[in-house]
Order: sequence, then structure tokens, then C-alpha cells
Amino acid sequence: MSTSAATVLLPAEWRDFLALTKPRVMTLVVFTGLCGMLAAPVPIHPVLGFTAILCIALGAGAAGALNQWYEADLDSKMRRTQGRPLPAGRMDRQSALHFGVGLACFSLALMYFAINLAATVILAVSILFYVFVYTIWLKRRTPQNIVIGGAAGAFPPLIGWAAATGDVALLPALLFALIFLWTPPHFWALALFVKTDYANAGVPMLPVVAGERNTRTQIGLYTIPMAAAALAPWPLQLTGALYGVSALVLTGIFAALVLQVTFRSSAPDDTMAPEKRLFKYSILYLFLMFGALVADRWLA
Ligand code: HEM
Ligand SMILES: CC(C)=CCC/C(C)=C/CC/C(C)=C/COP(=O)(O)OP(=O)(O)O
Repeated sequence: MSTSAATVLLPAEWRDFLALTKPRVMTLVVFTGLCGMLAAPVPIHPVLGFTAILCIALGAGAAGALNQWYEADLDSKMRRTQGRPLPAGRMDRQSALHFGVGLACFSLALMYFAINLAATVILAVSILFYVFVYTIWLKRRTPQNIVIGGAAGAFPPLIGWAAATGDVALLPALLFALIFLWTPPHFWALALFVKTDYANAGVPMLPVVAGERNTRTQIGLYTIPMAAAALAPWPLQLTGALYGVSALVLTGIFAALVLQVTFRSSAPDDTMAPEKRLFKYSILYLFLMFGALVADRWLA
């Protein structure tokens, strides 16, 4: 449900619980899980498929809630996050904790009893990774937080694939690598234009700690292996030409936007238009890449 639809349809308290799940970010997480499932060679019964996707959505939502439970103090220091239920004082931390733990347990139990052990284990790893490795351990300590912790968001295609097949394979492993290597350009493009927010909150994001120049270089460097992971499935004969050509075009556009960000220096009053463009396109890019993967599997 979109935020505006939720505003109209849900009572205020429910809306706050929904906000704890970070619904907008999680749409892409769930979409990549769905596409991982639909790209698998083994068809899954629609009811089981729907259940598996529901489990990914609930598990990801639980992880988002536990992230907000832990970092209400940080969220209260950043303009972008001040309006969330905990920093705005509309919900107490205990409720967020109970909601997050309850939802995580429910999603894992449902995945285990309705689907299989492999999908349950990977879902558990991604929730634990986001909460403990990213949020609690790394986020406040190192600018490499999103490189390592970002792996949490790369698991959903593996979960979807494992739900259908009970196993993992090279193609979903490459999809994992694609999201894993996409996360630094995705996030650091944004961090370049919300740098002061992170600095005020004392979060050691790369532009704050290592400077803008270094961040621009890192965005360029991560894009090289990301492109390799994006393009590899076609030559490896894991997908057909529909995916291969789409990946070439979409990744070409990504690389062009990255080049604009990498080889530029901004003045203090800069509008950061290329960085904003790259951030927005990074989201569209993953939607289209995973859409192309499914189209290749089902239409070609
Ligand atoms: C540690 C890794 C990541 C970090 C730190 C990060 C951070 C962010 C931030 C701060 C925003 C902007 C504001 C917001 O809506 O909260 C954002 C937006 C977004 N991110 Fe990421 N992200 C990460 C990984 C991912 C992953 C793995 C996905 C999905 C596969 C994703 C999907 C999105 C989407 C769809 C939006 C747009 C949300 C909207 O329209 O409001 N992100 N990300
Ligand atoms: C299946 C499963 C459990 C998936 C987990 C999905 C996942 C880890 C997504 C990462 C995306 C995300 C919201 C990062 C922002 O974290 P942040 O805390 O830095 O952002 P904030 O500043 O907006 O709170």
C-alpha cells in the first residue's frame, strides 16, 4: 500500500506500525524476492508462492521495525527520519520491539512450515544481518557499514529461488552479487546529498568520514564489479538474450550516470542534480533488471 493510500484507509495507530516496516524501501526488496522465485527452473504452486513472498515481506518489515527500535536516538537527529513513529513520540520503544520480534518469529515459522528449511534459514540470516551486523554493530562504527551490512538486502532473490527449489544455484548467487555491489553506489549517491544529516547525527557515512572526492571514486569503483555481476548471466547461458540485451542497455545507463558523479566536484551551494539522478535511477534500475530477468524466463 502506498503511503497516501495508508493515510486515507488506516487508523493512525496502524499507520505507525506500517511505517515501522519501511514499506517503500521494502517494495523493491519484495520485488527482487518475487523475481528470484519466478526465475527458478521449478514452478511453485501459486498459493505457496504467495505465502513465500508474504514471508519475505513480513520478515523484511520486522527487520525494518527492529532497526527503528534500535536507532530511535539517531532518527530523532536527522530531518529525513524525525517524523517516524518513535522519534516523533507517537509510539513507545517496547511496542516497536514486540512488533518486530513477533513479526520476525511469525514470518520464519510460516516460511518453515509452509515452504522449506532453506528459504527459512536465508530469511533468518537476512533479518539477523540487518539488525545485528548492520544496525547494531557496524552502522555507528565504520563507513564500510553499508558495504558489509548491505548484504542483508541482497538475500531476497536467494530466498525466492530457495522457496521454489529448496536449494541455491549460480544464477541467484549472481543476483545476490548484483544487489550487494549495487548497494554502495545506491546509498553513497544519496549520502552525498544528505551528508549534513548524517554528520549531525554522528553516523560515520563515507562522505562524512572520507570526504566527497573519495566517495565519488568509490561509487565508480563498485560499479565495475556490479556491472560484471549484472552482465554475467547471459554469457554464462543462465539467461537468454532478452535479459542480456536489457542488462547491457540498463547497466550502460547506470554506468553513464556514475561517470557523471565520479568525475565531478561540487561547490557548497550545488544542487547535486547528477547525484540525485543516480540515486533515483539506481532504484528504477533494479526494478527493470529483475523485471527483464522474469520476462526472459517466461516470455522469451
Ligand atoms: C545498507 C543498505 C542500504 C542503505 C543504507 C539504504 C538507504 C536508503 C535510504 C537512506 C533511502 C532514502 C530514504 C528512505 O526512504 O528511507 C533509500 C531509499 C530506497 N532504497 Fe535503499 N538502502 C540500502 C539498501 C537498499 C536495498 C537492498 C534495496 C532494495 C533492494 C533498497 C531500496 C530502496 C528503495 C526502493 C528506496 C526508495 C524509497 C522511497 O521511494 O521512499 N535499498 N535507501
Ligand atoms: C528479507 C530481509 C530481512 C530484508 C532486509 C532488507 C534490507 C536489509 C534492506 C536494506 C534497506 C534499508 C532500509 C536500508 C536503510 O537502513 P538505514 O537504517 O541506514 O536507513 P534509515 O536511515 O532510513 O533508517
